[in-house]
Amino acid sequence: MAEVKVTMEVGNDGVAIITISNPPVNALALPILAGLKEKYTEAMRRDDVKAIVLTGKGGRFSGGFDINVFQTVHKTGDRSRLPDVSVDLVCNTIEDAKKPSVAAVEGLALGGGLELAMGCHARIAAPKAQLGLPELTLGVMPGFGGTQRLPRLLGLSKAVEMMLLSKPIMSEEGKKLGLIDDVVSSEELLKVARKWALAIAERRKPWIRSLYRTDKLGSLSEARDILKMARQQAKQTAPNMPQHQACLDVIEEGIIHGGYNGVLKEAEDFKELVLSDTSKGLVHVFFAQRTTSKIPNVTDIGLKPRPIKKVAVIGGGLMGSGIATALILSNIYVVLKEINSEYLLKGIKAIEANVQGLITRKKLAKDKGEKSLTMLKGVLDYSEFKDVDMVIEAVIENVSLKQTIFREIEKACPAHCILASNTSTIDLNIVGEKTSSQDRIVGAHFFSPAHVMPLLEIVRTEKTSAQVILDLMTVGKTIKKVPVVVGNCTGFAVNRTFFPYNQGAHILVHLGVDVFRIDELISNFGLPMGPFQLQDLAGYGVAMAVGKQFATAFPDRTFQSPLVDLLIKNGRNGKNNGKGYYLYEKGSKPQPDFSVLPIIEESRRLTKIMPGGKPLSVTDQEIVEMILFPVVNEACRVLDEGVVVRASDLDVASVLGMSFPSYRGGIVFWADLVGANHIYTSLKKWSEVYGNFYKPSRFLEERATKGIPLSAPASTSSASRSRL
Ligand SMILES: C[C@H](O)CC(=O)SCCNC(=O)CCNC(=O)[C@H](O)C(C)(C)COP(=O)(O)OP(=O)(O)OC[C@H]1O[C@@H](n2cnc3c(N)ncnc32)[C@H](O)[C@@H]1OP(=O)(O)O
Repeated sequence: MAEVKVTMEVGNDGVAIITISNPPVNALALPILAGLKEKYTEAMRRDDVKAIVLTGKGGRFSGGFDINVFQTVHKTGDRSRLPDVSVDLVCNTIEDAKKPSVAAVEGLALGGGLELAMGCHARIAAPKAQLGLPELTLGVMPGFGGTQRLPRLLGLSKAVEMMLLSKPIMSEEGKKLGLIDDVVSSEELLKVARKWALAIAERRKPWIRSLYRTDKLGSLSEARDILKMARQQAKQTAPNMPQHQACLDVIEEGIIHGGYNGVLKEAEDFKELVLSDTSKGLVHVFFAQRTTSKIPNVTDIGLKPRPIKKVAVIGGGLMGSGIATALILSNIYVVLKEINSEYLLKGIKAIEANVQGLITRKKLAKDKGEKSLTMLKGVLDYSEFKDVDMVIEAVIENVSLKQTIFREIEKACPAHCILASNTSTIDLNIVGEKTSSQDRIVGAHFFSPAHVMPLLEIVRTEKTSAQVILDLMTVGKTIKKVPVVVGNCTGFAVNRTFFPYNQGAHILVHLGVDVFRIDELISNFGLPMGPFQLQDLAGYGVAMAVGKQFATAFPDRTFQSPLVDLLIKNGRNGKNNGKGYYLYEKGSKPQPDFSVLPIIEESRRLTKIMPGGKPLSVTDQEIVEMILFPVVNEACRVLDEGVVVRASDLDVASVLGMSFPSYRGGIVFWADLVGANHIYTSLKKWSEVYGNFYKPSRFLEERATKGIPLSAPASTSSASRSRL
């Protein structure tokens, strides 16, 4: 294991090079921070040191404070584990030192890394180094003086934007804006930084302590206007998170009472935020997302991913065209197959529109978009399949059609070719039943729109080979998805876990609760929209088809709601025809359509589930719980059956596949914060009144009664059995 250390080398020119070494990102772990203090103290003491260059080993300056320390604080609740870096190291030891420091930045300087660099008296960077303060994405704010120094170096407006949006800039832009003093090649970086440091020591260049600058802050009233606007924006974009407003308060403190007072308030408020539930959730998701790439018996057995250069996509509909778009955007050659030239042309046009949409939204450079389209070829037969490395079938959900296709591609493709299906509901064992290539068959379940949504569920059967899983994981990462490996069951991990989400909402409506109240409460909870608006958006056909699949798979806990059928009969088709629970008009936000209420009444009359015929009287909190606790209950079954490798994979999948709020840490993490016992007792109570849909699962019952967190590994619970 590489050593975690800080080294110092003093050259004949009197410049000490202090180097941070903690691969892979030079995170500022506690020993690194102690090492920096030690080396700086030594550099100040030594007469042969005139100036200092601070840098990072291995082409990266630093990825910031060690996020593992946050996790330790979250587990122990002990904030004293957070070191005093801001005042002791950055202000007193680096910025106020009697010898100047220059940061030599390569690769990236993020969070605490950039904050150290800003404590230096100048910054020289290599081209394309990434500079940013992404702390808000971890539920905290910059805590090593960044809230004060960034506005003083860049101007308030840009600094606020970078912090609130956690948006990094490149060194070239940094130079234009004043954050970086010079951009030089990697080879020259240390040489130029040394000279710069000496020039400061000899007063040939200015000795600037950025905390004390005010020239870029503008007038107090201008600053107040910028902060006011930022506060309003943050209220809308991050309503349930405390760190945005806290960060703006701290910036304001520094503007009114001076940078040093800002630093003091920052240090205090930073520690408060570390213990917030928001930070717990976001830090959990940070690590959980990286853990998804560790699959026992796949990624730890010495296999190497095989190159996937050419992929065939079968079906140019919504999913197929989205998948093909994602592939070509990452320079993977795609053969798109359709059954006739009309459908093929439609598919190609859809891909072109996807690419154009990204260009229009400035998510993709025009030349890159145009180049990606040259990676696409449309075909009507299998002749191009002879040298493909992978096929992704994305045709309609029809078992016999899929079986035929798999039999055909088994013949048309080379023996190494991965045979993947994008099915979201059909058992993969059945899809591949008529082939003798079960080890090459795997699910590649994308979420719509596939070129935008970040999750890729990789569905393995008992026979899928480790090599195939590894290859698909690698392709997933290449096309910038987060692959989560799951087992083969109806709905896989995400749709299976969230099937009670819709069901719960429909039960509540039939118990007399208002649809729009439900939607509002769920979006206040943090999902992008409520279940009824989502149904409008996804289309009622999807709701009906998926509903049937789950009703067949889990008849004991399915509520047969007649509502969608009634809506269709009344000429409503959701967003598709502009009329659903909401009214959709071009250019305006969806508006609740109260003329839907008589249809809902009719549906209630048909089901007659209100106890005593009276509408249910419930609190807002109960509504959210009656929708989300059944989801937790299903998540428990998914964990119990070993559909996911670990609970945190389901957290990541829920965040990336269902847009469950990341600041709540994902579905299982959130459930553990709420408490398994409360969830269990609530479900039990409701199941006695409203039936089986709410009945707690065996896994939930056992964990709640024994006081074991739902996220604890399977071995913790005697009830658990693994399928994977
Ligand atoms: C007081 C201060 O203001 C507070 C802070 O500084 S908070 C930290 C602020 N910094 C950040 O948020 C940056 C977080 N890191 C990242 O965004 C990305 O890791 C990166 C852009 C630096 C590198 O990305 P990439 O090359 O894709 O590598 P990635 O897989 O993410 O990370 C590599 C490993 O480094 C770890 N790592 C990355 N940044 C880390 C950090 N700041 N602390 C601890 N570990 C870190 C990852 O967990 C991962 O570990 P693993 O291999 O065991 O899973």
